[in-house]
Amino acid sequence: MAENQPMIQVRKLVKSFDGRVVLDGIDMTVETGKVTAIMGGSGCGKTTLLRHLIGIMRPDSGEILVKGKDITRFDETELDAYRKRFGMLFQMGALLNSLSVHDNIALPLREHTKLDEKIIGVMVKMKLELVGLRDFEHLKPSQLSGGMQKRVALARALALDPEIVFYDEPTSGLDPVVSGVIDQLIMDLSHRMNITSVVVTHDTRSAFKIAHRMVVLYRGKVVADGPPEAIRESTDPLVQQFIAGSPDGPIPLRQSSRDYLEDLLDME
Ligand SMILES: Nc1ncnc2c1ncn2[C@@H]1O[C@H](COP(=O)(O)OP(=O)(O)OP(=O)(O)O)[C@@H](O)[C@H]1O
Repeated sequence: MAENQPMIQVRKLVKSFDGRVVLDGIDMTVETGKVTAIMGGSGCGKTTLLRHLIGIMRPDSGEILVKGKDITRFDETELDAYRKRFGMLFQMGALLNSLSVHDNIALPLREHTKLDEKIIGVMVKMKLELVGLRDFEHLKPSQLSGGMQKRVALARALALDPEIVFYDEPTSGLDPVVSGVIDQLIMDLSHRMNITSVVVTHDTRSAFKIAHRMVVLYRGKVVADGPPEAIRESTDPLVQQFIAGSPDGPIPLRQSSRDYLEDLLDME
């Protein structure tokens, strides 16, 4: 791979549901080893874009090149191979409560590799060390705090040594101190291990701290794309309103495209 080839290039990505355009020609780049934050208000298409990036949704048109290969054209076998190359941290953690922390992290290794248990044991310990929880491997997820569960879920996402980690709202529902720990882990993985991170988030404070590049969506379009300093200085009122989290501005509070009266009359 060329030294400066981007990890992911999204080109003219379009997706509609029932005739309603949700991704409207998205162009964006994810640099290798960097943290890219995908941001925007509720319903702007962040999750839909993430689903395309992880290959569980196909676009109507456009391309997603991962190291130069268009994953939108992958068959199931190629997609399976692609999925082993990335880790995903879901909003809800998605840990199995019936299993210990150790077994949760060992699960992807047992499913996708033929490594023996001894090696798996060492790898689990290494991943737990990365997230600072090596002493907790025999507990059940329900015995841990929300923030610790997130860190275990991150250790599991790292189990197969992924090149890319996708995060869906990694700090949602966490208090500022715990959010800070997760932010630090995401930054460390990029700095120390050159892991490429794609973080979908509402949390502007966290995004400004961790992201090398921010992509702001509005109604399925990219309205700003650049390093945090450039986004902060943007004169675009949409971007400023989003950063300030203020209800007054060009982003309407209500997002329904249907007229309220029309909606009510339809209920007859
Ligand atoms: N499978 C689907 N079928 C129909 N409509 C969908 C589907 N998935 C998403 N949508 C619609 O696409 C729009 C964008 O949704 P999406 O979940 O991508 O937004 P979001 O930016 O992630 O929002 P939030 O921050 O609230 O999670 C929404 O109006 C949603 O209702």
